[in-house]
Amino acid sequence: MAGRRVNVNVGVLGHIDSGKTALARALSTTASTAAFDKQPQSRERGITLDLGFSCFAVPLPAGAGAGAGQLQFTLVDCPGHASLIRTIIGGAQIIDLMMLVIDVTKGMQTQSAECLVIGQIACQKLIVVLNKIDLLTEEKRQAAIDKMTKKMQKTLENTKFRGSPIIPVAAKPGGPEAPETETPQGISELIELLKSQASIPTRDPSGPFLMAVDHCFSIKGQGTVMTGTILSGSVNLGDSVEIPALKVVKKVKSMQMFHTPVTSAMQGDRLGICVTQFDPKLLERGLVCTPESLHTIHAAIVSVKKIPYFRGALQTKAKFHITVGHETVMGRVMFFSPAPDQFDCEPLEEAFDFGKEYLYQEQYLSKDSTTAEEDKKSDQPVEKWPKQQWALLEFEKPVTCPKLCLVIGSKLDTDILANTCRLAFHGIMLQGLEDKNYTETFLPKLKVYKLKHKEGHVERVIDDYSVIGRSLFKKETNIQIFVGLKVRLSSGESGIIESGFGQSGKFKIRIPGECCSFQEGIQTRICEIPPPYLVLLILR
Ligand SMILES: Nc1nc2c(ncn2[C@@H]2O[C@H](COP(=O)(O)OP(=O)(O)OP(=O)(O)O)[C@@H](O)[C@H]2O)c(=O)[nH]1
Ligand SMILES: [Mg+2]
Repeated sequence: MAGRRVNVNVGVLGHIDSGKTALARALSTTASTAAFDKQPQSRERGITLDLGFSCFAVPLPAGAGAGAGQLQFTLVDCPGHASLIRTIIGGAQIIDLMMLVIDVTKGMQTQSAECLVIGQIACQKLIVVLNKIDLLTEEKRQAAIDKMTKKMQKTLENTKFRGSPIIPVAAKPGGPEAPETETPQGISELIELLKSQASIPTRDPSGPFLMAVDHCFSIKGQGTVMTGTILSGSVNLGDSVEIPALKVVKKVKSMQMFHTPVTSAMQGDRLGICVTQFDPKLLERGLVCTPESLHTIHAAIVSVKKIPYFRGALQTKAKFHITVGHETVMGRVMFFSPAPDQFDCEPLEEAFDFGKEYLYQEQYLSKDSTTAEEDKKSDQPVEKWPKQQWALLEFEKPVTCPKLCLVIGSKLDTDILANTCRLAFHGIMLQGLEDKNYTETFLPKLKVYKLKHKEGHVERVIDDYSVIGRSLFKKETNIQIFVGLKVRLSSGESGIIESGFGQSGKFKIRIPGECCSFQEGIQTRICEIPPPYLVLLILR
């Protein structure tokens, strides 16, 4: 198809004031309506408050396999201010490639790190742009660039972006006061780099239409225009589309891609859709889709991974800001894991097995959540962590999202001046619960168990390898059921319940192959490490 424009979405992310908007401006030839801080509030505060979109096009590289045409780069200029991280997460989910803008005189800053984390979750490719090289004195410029390049290489070393290209530029040499005629430096090299890095994304027009809307405004005599990026499927003139958050369905009256009327558009395209009789004030940001293709959910089961930079443990019952697709709400979490004998099971990425039994966790299991004290007490090898963990998320208000969408949990109420990563975990939505009464209708089907923990006492020592215990079972308990169960002694040894002893609920413990160093009267407790479980308690 001659003349077809292949669109690649490039995110411009980084710490506040690193020069993202200046860079997008330098790169762009065609600016869309909302680009370059045109909003009056943005101008006043001198910061980007919303996603800005602009684009430039180059001839499709030969051998790109898409025939003759244009390769269009849509730049998604994200805000940098910490308070706008929800917008940044939304922006990161629609991009194919991320440019991380670093002020070369400052290096990695708090939000550069957060952007890198978001990029790792939501994006496949990265270019690091070292901006403001004009601020380096000419004699020391190259040495300073080399030094910062090395530093950034080291930072990327432990990420999935290891070895990604790093390029120096000056997007707005001389800063805000410099005349507009001052030529930016390194931009043509950056465009070449973008061309070489941008693999033509495979786009799929099939499946339900879903678009992330970032702006909504009215045009006199025309109707209401929603602009956004198509996340999946395709749309044609005259199609009915739903705004699920408002439960309204509208017909597509006209469509435009960067000021050019079109009759159809598909995944990856940036589009404006015009509908009639719809108040633009009702929708600022959100989703538009094929009618009834999304669901509105009150709770969800998600697979979770902790973000290593997040300090502290992830506690069950804690509240997080939860970004589900393109919405952020407060939610409470309950973490659970496989039973320990299933720790090595390969993760199920796109489904949840309701047939299995799971283990309730007070907190997400990770190396850094085990304190040194617990390490000492545990007789389980410390390296053993489940390959997959999950959480039940219960939202404070319902959210509308596609299946298998990205979920990010964060603590956005953390002081933004504190130099810490606020992003706590990420995952994939495996099951959304649409029923408001899910606690009665759904949760009983979820087999998450708590391990019961009981403590008793050592009554006396028989020999180096066996002791008699008491106070774990009642007189009438059938101790036979518990034979073979592991127990741990507070002095550190572990043993096995071998048999009952006498008639009063006492029992004999064997300490295999270990010499007992304990004394009578100290506590013995049932070890919490199955199998088999001592007692399984249904959580709810
Ligand atoms: N000297 C110099 N100043 C620059 C350069 N690029 C941007 N600036 C200045 O840095 C300041 C911030 O630039 P912006 O482009 O608004 O930064 P931003 O990253 O978009 O900021 P937020 O969107 O608010 O996070 C402005 O005063 C720019 O003029 C550069 O290459 N050299
Ligand atoms: Mg900006």
